[in-house]
Amino acid sequence: MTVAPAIRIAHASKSFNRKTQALNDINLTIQPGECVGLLGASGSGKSTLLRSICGLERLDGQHSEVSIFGSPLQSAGALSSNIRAMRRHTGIIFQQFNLVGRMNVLSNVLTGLLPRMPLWRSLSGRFTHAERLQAVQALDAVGLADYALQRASTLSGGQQQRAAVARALVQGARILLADEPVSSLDPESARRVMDLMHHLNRSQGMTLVVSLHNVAMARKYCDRIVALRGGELVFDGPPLELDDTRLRHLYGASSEELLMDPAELAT
Ligand SMILES: Nc1ncnc2c1ncn2[C@@H]1O[C@H](COP(=O)(O)OP(=O)(O)OP(=O)(O)O)[C@@H](O)[C@H]1O
Repeated sequence: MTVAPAIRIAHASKSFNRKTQALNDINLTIQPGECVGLLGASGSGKSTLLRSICGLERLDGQHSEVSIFGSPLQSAGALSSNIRAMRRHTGIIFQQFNLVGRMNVLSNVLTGLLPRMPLWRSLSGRFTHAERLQAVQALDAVGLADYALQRASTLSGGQQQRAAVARALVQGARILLADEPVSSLDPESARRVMDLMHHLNRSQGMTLVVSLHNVAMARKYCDRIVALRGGELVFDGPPLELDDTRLRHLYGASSEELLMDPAELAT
């Protein structure tokens, strides 16, 4: 029996204001359980690609398509009629603004359940005891059980990212899309967040696609690196094949941004 790819992207192009070509005919297939680092200099199209995978961005072109576990999520720029149910499969973590600061951490994590609750119950915002327990267990899994009742705005950046991972766990996501999740964190917090996502990938087979500014981080954590430049896919292969020489060849002067030490990036 053949297993459907976790993510299949065909002919993904996207332009903004008819002048910025953010993506140019990207074709990419990611199998369940892969850990993929999406690498590229600022403006290379990483966020646009991740946003297209979860249907937050509609692609251009008659032949563009994104499928999740074999079901089309968007096709020729039209989102699936089943988009709400399909979004359950993908948890997304952004660089910032992952949590509602005035709500406590537990409530933020519980919002991961909203997409699969009937509308009337999601409007009432009432959760069962079992659901609250599930959220506490997810917080425990990311090392934040003690912070459950604390306002989210009081957490550090790294803790907020880990709480966002807990929300994806509660959501039941099988794919985690992380858009530069560590670029505003100090090196130690960045390591904890990357370790956590990597652990979920290895222990639960969670498919992970993480965009990174830094090649050292991608080499350390990812089995496969997909590199973008100016909206085009310029490399797709194992980290070992993307040595510094090749990186400089691909990116020219922009390679320095990608080769920068993460400790320097965080200062
Ligand atoms: N909503 C938008 N409106 C107009 N232009 C946009 C929009 N979103 C992205 N772009 C442009 O598309 C290009 C790709 O942007 P994108 O954010 O995908 O790159 P990125 O690789 O994620 O960059 P960064 O690492 O800086 O976040 C850039 O030139 C950007 O300015």
